[in-house]
Amino acid sequence: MTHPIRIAPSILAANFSKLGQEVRDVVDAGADWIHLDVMDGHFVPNITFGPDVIKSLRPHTQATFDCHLMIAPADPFLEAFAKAGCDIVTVHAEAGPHLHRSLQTVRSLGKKAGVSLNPATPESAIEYILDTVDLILVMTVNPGFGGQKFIAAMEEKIRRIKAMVGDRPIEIEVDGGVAPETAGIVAKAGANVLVAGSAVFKGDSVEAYRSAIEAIRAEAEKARG
Ligand SMILES: O=C(CO)[C@@H](O)[C@H](O)COP(=O)(O)O
Ligand SMILES: [Fe+2]
Repeated sequence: MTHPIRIAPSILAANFSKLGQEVRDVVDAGADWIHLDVMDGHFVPNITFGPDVIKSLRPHTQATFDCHLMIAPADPFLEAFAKAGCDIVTVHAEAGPHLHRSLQTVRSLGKKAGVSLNPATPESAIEYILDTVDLILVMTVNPGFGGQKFIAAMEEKIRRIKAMVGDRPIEIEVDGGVAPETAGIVAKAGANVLVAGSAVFKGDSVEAYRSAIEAIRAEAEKARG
């Protein structure tokens, strides 16, 4: 199954003092989804924001809210993120022993269920949950911070996941170090959702956001052929 290329700017790299405006600007600039990085200072060595901030951003756009939970445990908080207005809730395979249950819970809340893999986690970790998942997020940096360098070995992992997914309607997302220079590599390997934080928000205007989003999309579409 072929999904469209989607560009999902991560607001981790946005100006936190005016997040609502940043969300509106990046959607005006052509963003398909808004990527929301939730970090707990425990699963990853950084702290960002929780459901209340997401709830306050929800009225600013109708764009899909793509929530990347870097928290452990995740299960006690799934309902809060669903109620805050997330459309996709992604948990890490490494965040708890009951991944299948976490994904079922997200779906039972009426949301799309995503699973994320750290760079060191093999794709075999998700072999038996493929029918319970709507999105696979392949981390192409170690989670916790924006602005890191794309890990080249992840290209092969994306390719293997694409093959594993087969005909299932699962979207494959990549996150970390995505820029025009790496967009073609990940799209050719099989990813269709490209998260980009610093590559988009390094600009200082809607026009700068737009040209970054367009450059990433163009490289991804060109590589797909
Ligand atoms: O989940 C994460 C980091 O843990 C990401 O979503 C980053 O926010 C991506 O930032 P860039 O690498 O694009 O700057
Ligand atoms: Fe992320």
